[in-house]
Amino acid sequence: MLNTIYRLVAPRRFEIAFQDISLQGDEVIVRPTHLSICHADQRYYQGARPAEVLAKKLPMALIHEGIGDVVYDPQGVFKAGDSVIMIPNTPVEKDDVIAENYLRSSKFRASGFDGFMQEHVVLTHDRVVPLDPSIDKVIAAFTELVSVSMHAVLRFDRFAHKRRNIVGIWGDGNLGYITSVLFKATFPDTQLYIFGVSEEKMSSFTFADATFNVNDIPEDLLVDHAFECVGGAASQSAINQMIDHIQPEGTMSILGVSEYPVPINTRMILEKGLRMFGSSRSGREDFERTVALYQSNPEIINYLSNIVGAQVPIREIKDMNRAFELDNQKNMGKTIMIWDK
Ligand SMILES: NC(=O)C1=CN([C@@H]2O[C@H](COP(=O)(O)OP(=O)(O)OC[C@H]3O[C@@H](n4cnc5c(N)ncnc54)[C@H](OP(=O)(O)O)[C@@H]3O)[C@@H](O)[C@H]2O)C=CC1
Ligand SMILES: O=C(CO)[C@H](O)[C@H](O)COP(=O)(O)O
Ligand SMILES: [Zn+2]
Repeated sequence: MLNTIYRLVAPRRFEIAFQDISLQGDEVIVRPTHLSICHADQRYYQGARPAEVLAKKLPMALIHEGIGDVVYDPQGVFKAGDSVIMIPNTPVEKDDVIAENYLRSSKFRASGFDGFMQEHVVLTHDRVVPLDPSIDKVIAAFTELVSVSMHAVLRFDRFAHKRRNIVGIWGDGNLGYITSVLFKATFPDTQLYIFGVSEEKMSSFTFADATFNVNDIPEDLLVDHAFECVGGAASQSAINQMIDHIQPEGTMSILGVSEYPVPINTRMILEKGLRMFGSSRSGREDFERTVALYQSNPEIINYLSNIVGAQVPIREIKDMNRAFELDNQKNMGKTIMIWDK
């Protein structure tokens, strides 16, 4: 069967490629229906990564957040038409200690190989998670990002000491919002403070206990633990501010991606005895926990609906460019491509 792949070949330029898909293999064939744009996709689309990185990775199909319908499953585990979430992390080995998303041998779609901007995606069974028909597909499209927050919140629970009276989340964008929703659902008794730059964006964090503009934080305000969901050039000020406003022995969870090394106040990390840990991407267990949370706490879906941004029907390449341009101009929210390919 001939598959069509829509690859980014240079900043802002998509081109069509064809590849044969064998129907004799064991894998599930999925037709994407709803794809969601991540900051990482934008960095490739805008050419915001160093030239040597672009030269190594492109041409490549973008997008690692998405759902689709099963077209064919040779093993009969899924029926044609079943709605599924696609997992972008693709491990090639198992380890008793290191999670699948941290194994250096794992590949990640739309970073190390083709992402979901294809007519059909071929996945092994363990890279496919059933999606209950009751879940809104537009929201389900960005489950991968929700699973990243799930992963970080679970790791926080493993690493942070037991005093969790006040936790701060820096970043008032999509990742900050989703991490805040999941954190509050998991730790309802912890006071959750949001630290951001826009009063308008922070007004949507209705479930938080307080919001603060990062230019106007009371000097004596302290949190027990903190999450960084900012990334880019602003990581430096955000991480240093977290170090200033965290109690000794607190845990700092870093999620924002920065292109260049970030100078941070290591002297104070030492003096306060802080623990800092990074979280990147997610694995099957995080997807399963996320889907279970959608079922057990349906209000999560309502909260996530607040960050649904533009929904762009995609029929041809110019629609793909339009979706990425719209996403780049937006203030907040997830841009969803309704994939009609
Ligand atoms: N670890 C992982 O696996 C993942 C990491 N990421 C990364 O996380 C980062 C955030 O992603 P996302 O939420 O989608 O991006 P957004 O741009 O939506 O969010 C970042 C937010 O932080 C705000 N901000 C800027 N400066 C500060 C500051 N000093 N303190 C607090 N907030 C600030 C930004 O405001 P303004 O826009 O006005 O500057 C923006 O609202 C990115 O680097 C992304 O690549 C994303 C997905 C998964
Ligand atoms: O968005 C992410 C996960 O959802 C990660 O930030 C993304 O995978 C980083 O990839 P790259 O190294 O290609 O920027
Ligand atoms: Zn992402």
